Amino acid sequence: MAEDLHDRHQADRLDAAVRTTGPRTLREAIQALDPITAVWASPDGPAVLAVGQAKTVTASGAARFQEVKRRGDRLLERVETAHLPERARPRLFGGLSFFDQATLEPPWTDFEPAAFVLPAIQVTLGRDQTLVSGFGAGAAPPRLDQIVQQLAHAGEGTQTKTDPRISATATDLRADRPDWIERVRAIQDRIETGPLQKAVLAAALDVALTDPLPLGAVLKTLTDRYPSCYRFSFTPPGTQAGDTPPAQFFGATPEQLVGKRGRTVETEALAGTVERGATEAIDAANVSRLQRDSTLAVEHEFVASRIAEQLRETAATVTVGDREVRSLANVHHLRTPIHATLDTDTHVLDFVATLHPTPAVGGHPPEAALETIHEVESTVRGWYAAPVGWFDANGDGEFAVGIRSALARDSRVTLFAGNGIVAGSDPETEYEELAAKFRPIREVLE
Ligand SMILES: C=C(O[C@@H]1C=C(C(=O)O)C=C[C@H]1O)C(=O)O
Repeated sequence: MAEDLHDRHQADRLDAAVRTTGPRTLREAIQALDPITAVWASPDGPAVLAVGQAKTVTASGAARFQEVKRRGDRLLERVETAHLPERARPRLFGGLSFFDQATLEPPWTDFEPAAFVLPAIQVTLGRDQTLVSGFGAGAAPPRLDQIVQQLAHAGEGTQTKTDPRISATATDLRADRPDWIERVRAIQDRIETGPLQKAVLAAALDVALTDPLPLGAVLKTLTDRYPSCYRFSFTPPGTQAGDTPPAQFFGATPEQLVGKRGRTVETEALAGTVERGATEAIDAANVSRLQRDSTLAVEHEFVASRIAEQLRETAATVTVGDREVRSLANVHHLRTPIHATLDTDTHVLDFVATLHPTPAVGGHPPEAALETIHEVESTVRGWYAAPVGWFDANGDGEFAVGIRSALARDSRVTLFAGNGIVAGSDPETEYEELAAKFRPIREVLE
């Protein structure tokens, strides 16, 4: 009965309208439109900003992927899109928790196990123009005109102003080394007795801030240093303009979970890490270790083979590319590109549900790895290492793995990082790697 009523309401149409304005940088747009509901910037691609919420879709438990797909599809069908250019089409932006859970524990209590938002205002930045789409109440002409005005004046008066510096009151931004090493050893003890072969151990750093996080400046810094990464920020559903400051899950992740457009699917295995060296010679030696080390190769192979195997279950063809080195400002990774083509249409969320968690953030075999993480790890993962991204009415979309990330709420920021542990891993080396993975976020706080 309640569901029937719900469905009937779902049949109501949602207005959509679009305006165009001049090009803006991500930082200018964030500063002009703050508070922002979500930010999504693909590697070297256009950024999209969500302002306000026309509608939200939330779900929990193991069925959250399918529930979001079903309710999200129904919602997107209600939007009048015939007159919209493709780039201005409505998308749902959001993410899901790492584990199948009914609710999330602190510090994640503001977030849902799955939450996606249809923005009231969706701003798509481009090199030549900015598209401002409005949905539901956001499609009202005065609202759209106001956003266009705000964007037109973006950057004025702030060009020469420096952003407030964020000063972390915690002086030692490093994870507890003995604690970390003990947990790595606990995983290796389990590997010795089987069936576990790899588990990803994560750690969290909790930092107090003296000023609220300036999102525009933070994402600009992450964009300058990590342009080839997905830069993102999400606020929990129900966040109202004026709530100060809204909680934010943000980061710059190098790892694509899956991208789907029409019948083409792109994904990758990204696992196996060495730090950047302080000098060119050390850096080259590190890369050479990454390419030759058999422990790192084993750790990587669990990921590549499982992703390819899972895709073969639905895709007509799966092509596994050559393994390569992916270099970032803080680390080098082993990467294997994986490409698939479909002969039937499949929703991007079906791939998200199948692939998450890959052995890059879970382990191998999956059940033993997840059980180990539950028992050995002290980190509350929430949305960390879980899918974040968007999907549209065609079931196309793009999802990344929410690593190199942090959760900001009130005047605290919790940073997350993790490493794959296998039989041959050296706990001390893994600790240094962990520190390198905290760097992208740590550096914007220092
Ligand atoms: C889990 C993280 O990174 C993952 C683990 C990696 C590894 O163990 O080498 C590499 C890339 C990511 O898939 C993280 O950065 O928090």
